[in-house]
Amino acid sequence: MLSTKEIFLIASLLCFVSYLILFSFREDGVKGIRQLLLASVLGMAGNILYAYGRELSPLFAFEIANTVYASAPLAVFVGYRHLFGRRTPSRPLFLLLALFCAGISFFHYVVDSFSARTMLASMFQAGVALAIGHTVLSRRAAWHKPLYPKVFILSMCALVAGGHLFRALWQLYGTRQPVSLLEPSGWNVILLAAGGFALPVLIFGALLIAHRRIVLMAEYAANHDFLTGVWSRRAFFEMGEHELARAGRTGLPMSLLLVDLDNFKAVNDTQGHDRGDQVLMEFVSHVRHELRVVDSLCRLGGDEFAVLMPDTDLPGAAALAARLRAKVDMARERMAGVTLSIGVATLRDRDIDLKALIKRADIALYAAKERGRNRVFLEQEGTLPLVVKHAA
Ligand SMILES: Nc1nc2c(ncn2[C@@H]2O[C@H](COP(=O)(O)OP(=O)(O)OP(=O)(O)O)[C@@H](O)[C@H]2O)c(=O)[nH]1
Repeated sequence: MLSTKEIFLIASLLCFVSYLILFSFREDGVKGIRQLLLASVLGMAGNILYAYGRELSPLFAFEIANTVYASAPLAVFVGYRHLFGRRTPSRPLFLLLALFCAGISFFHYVVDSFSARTMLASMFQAGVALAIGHTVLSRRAAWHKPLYPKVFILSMCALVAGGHLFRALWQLYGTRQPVSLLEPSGWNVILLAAGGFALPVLIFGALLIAHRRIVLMAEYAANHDFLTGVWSRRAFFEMGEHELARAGRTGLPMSLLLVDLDNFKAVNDTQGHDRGDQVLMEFVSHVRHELRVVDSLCRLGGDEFAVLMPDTDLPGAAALAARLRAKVDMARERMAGVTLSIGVATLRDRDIDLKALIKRADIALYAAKERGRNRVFLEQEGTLPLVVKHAA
């Protein structure tokens, strides 16, 4: 069997491994990583102090080792709070740590009791594990799939808390309890090993959550336009194919608007790029107000946008297009004089992919531009696109 010193060294090594893994996450923009890195360092130091503190002085062996080791799960707790978007006032945590340290000193210098110190340390660790579990549970409304990381963390919190409570009760009521931390007796070795692995396991649980956050952030970045926040070109094609398949199944109509800002380049050239950006965002806020929740506004690139409209026929799409054009036309000052040209097309039975629909909307848009801009054109089978609304 491993000696107790070896167990502390292995636990310290695991904290070092979690530090190395966390280090690669530090610049990914996930909150809580700094606190978890700190927890790994404190865990490493605490385990080494438990193993070798006695060779330095009682102060290192008891007060410093226990306080450093107790700080580690607290830092994990704060890391979890950040990961789950919760603020954590630091003062109560420092107060808690100070009380814990005072308790250890009391049961060292005033009443020298290994049992009391062990119970205090175990109760502290159990409390922090429960607090971490509570943090995760309290945010279950915002849980994203997969559920595995959350189930893993909650199970580990329950195990850690249960293990420490068992250790505290055993120390209080059991028979043949250990009389020192490094005692190589069977149960002591098992409980120390379990306790030593608890911290890295809780950090690994946080890593699962951090990893998921990074995936979600990458997905968001790929599917949204950085400037305006609307769906990206990539998302447009993905959603378009999805809606096309749905329309094929249900037989419901589906329409598309291709919207291009008129003379937008002039805004950039005369008023600067920032004003151009502002106009793009202004346009998006106008359009968003007019859309139903099932409609999707996407930025295809530059000043060209698309509106995907499920369950909408050509007249319905034309009506929305006319509303958008008129609304933006009325906000000329905020829009720096920019107006909209819009091409409208609707899905036909023979469309097997999005390309044909986009092409017809594009032809209509081109016609709107050609005929003087600030107008809406509808696709027309076999003939030129039909104008819906002329500029005033
Ligand atoms: N401010 C800003 N400008 C952009 C952005 N993306 C593309 N542009 C500019 O948008 C302009 C698009 O111009 P065009 O569509 O070619 O021309 P236009 O002036 O809108 O003319 P018409 O479309 O023919 O009415 C170009 O000058 C691009 O540099 C962006 O994110 N922000």
